[in-house]
Amino acid sequence: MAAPIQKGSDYHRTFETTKAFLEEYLVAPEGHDDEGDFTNLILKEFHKIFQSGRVSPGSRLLDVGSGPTIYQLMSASKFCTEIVCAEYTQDNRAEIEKWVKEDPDMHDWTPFFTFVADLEEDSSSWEAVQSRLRKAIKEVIPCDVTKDDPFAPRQYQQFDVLTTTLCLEAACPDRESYSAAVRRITRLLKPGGTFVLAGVTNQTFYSVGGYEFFTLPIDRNFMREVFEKAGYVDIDIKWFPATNAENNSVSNFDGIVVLHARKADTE
Ligand SMILES: C[S@@+](CC[C@H](N)C(=O)[O-])C[C@H]1O[C@@H](n2cnc3c(N)ncnc32)[C@H](O)[C@@H]1O
Repeated sequence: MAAPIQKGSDYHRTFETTKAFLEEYLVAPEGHDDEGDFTNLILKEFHKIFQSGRVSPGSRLLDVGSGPTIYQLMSASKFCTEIVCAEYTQDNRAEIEKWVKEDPDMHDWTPFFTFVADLEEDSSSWEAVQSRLRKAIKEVIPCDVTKDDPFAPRQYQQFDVLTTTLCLEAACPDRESYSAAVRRITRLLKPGGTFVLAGVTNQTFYSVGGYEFFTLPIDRNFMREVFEKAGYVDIDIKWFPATNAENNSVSNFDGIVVLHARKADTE
């Protein structure tokens, strides 16, 4: 019998999926063969967003639902010199910590750093991008976006930038919970601060290490409504149709969304 679909606290139990996630999806910027263009597309869009001048040098950034990954922070680290990674599972947090400490068992992100350094024509080398990110990550902390205070017991001053990639639709069981999660994490963003998100649309599952994980199917219209209600302005949503949907056996998104928005100046 197939394993039941994994959701909620199952993320804590499926220990072996941390490594499997990295090995199946994050060996190279192209991502999993089945998914077509994926991580490379997010890297390019995040590069454009951070190069656009909307984030000032020396900014503080909170990444929500980091997983075991750091690709989503590579372009940001050019401007954000203080980064906090917040993640639900201990195994995923340990994976980021291993990378920060240069543990011999860490994941190899070299192809991603090379990709981002090539996008940044002014960067001296991929090693320079790597060392600036390593220096910028100050903390890796637990979080649960379904809780009223997702980062308790930690308290922070509001951040200049919030990022989140492929987390909210995986973490939230329904649309109300998704909206509430956006409102909750928005409390940690300064008025005028920038929210940057990558997500998938109309996905119901993705598989890792032989397990299928739940995903809340959402679309661009719903996301715009959620961000408007949470007090954002200048909401920019780009949608890219899936490039290999008919051959994809590991997930079933119909497109990728990259969103950025500004929190209104008055709360
Ligand atoms: C598909 S992974 C995305 C990881 C990473 N951000 C990326 O871009 O590859 C979904 C992540 O959401 C996290 N997650 C699941 N439930 C959560 C919750 N209640 N609060 C915060 N994060 C959660 C999982 O632990 C996992 O790291």
